[in-house]
Amino acid sequence: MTTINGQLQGSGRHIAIVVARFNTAITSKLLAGAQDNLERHGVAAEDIDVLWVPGAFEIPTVAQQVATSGRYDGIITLGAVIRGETSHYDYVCNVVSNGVAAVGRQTGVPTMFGVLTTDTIEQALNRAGVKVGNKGADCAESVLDMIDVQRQFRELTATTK
Ligand SMILES: Nc1c(NC[C@H](O)[C@H](O)[C@H](O)CO)[nH]c(=O)[nH]c1=O
Ligand SMILES: CC(=O)[C@@H](O)COP(=O)(O)O
Repeated sequence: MTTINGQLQGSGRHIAIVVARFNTAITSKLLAGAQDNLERHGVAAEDIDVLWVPGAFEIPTVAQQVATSGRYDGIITLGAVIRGETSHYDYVCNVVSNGVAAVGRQTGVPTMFGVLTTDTIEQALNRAGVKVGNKGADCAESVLDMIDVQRQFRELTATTK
């Protein structure tokens, strides 16, 4: 939550999107879906910051820095990890999924996991707006939902019993 001296600042919906460049033909579609849906839900374009990282493996590092900056109310992480010939896929997926979950749990900043983990490029494209929805757009809905839940929780816990 963006606060100064404990005071809530702005619209309370300042969002950071951390997106991987690897498989950019897919991740750029995820990004467009997330940006479009955030703006459809009233988030100002100037309140959406996009940070590009080389690959999904680097997402948790930057997401952690973003979360601890105190500048953002929510974070969306986007990537496309597509299985190759070796076990590299498994290591990348484990690091990213566990890392992104840890950021949200440890900082309390809603951090959405929008990283596709697929066996084929077709499966990834289908989840980037081609056939079975857009994971980026889905994460936009989820991060705003989580921000609302946290606001509700603060209100509930602020009142004396
Ligand atoms: N194979 C994929 C990668 N690999 C790159 C790693 O994410 C990382 O950038 C590199 O190992 C340097 O640390 N990244 C993806 O996002 N998607 C892939 O399919
Ligand atoms: C997810 C990956 O790292 C994978 O695309 C790498 O491909 P490979 O296992 O053939 O080196």
